[in-house]
Amino acid sequence: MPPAGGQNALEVEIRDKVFRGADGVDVRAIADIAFAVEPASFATLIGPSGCGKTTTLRIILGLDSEFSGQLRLPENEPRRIAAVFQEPRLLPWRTVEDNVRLALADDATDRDLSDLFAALGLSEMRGRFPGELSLGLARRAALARAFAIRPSLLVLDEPFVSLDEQTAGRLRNLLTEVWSARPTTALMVTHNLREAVQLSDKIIFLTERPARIRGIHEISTPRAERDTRWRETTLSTVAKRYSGVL
Ligand SMILES: Nc1ncnc2c1ncn2[C@@H]1O[C@H](COP(=O)(O)OP(=O)(O)OP(=O)(O)O)[C@@H](O)[C@H]1O
Repeated sequence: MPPAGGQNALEVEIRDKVFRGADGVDVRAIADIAFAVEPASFATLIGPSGCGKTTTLRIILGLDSEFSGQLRLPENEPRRIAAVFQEPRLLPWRTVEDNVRLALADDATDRDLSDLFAALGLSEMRGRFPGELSLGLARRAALARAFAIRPSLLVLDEPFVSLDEQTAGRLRNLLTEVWSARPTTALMVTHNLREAVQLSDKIIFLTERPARIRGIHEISTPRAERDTRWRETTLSTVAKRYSGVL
């Protein structure tokens, strides 16, 4: 498959995805979705529970190759794809720093990560073990591990789910800052429209399972200008157009 070129860093076309049930009952997860993400821009997939969002990410990550369609991935070589999952997935017997460094390629193991740890408020936590971290701090460590490899594609699957709203809000701000300083092509799955509106250049709305594209909303307002008033106006515009998403 050729790498994405021209205007897009990522092109996704999934024309059909069916899970074959062992009991003979098939689940059609995706009917037809196609979207593109421009280089160094942030896109969000949003849609009802069980509509096929995680399945889409797994296909992009190469964890599931049984689908009809095609992918065009960023063309940087070597291609580095970072994933942040709902669970931080840190090795409990390694320190925060070691967990992050383990993700680095062999020729980058001595990379200076001080700025990244500082940007994520983790400077004091580098020597701690995951069991000593709150869920919010563990999520920050997962973000550090993702950005440390300087990915050409960053995939995030509900990275702030099951955090209290205050912690989630702080982490969203941190992600906005860290990503803005280190822009990379990003695709995030969320159920949270506010989160999507704060972070995204493009929001891709999916239908109920089997997923189709319900609509794509582009946002051109710079993140620094997305104040509370702008956010509320945008949320109500989007919610009117895509009823049921809030
Ligand atoms: N390995 C599998 N075998 C069978 N069915 C599966 C498998 N993985 C996912 N599914 C089904 O495919 C559909 C899409 O699942 P997926 O996890 O992609 O949805 P989602 O949109 O990410 O859901 P949520 O928002 O609840 O996280 C669901 O009905 C799910 O039960």
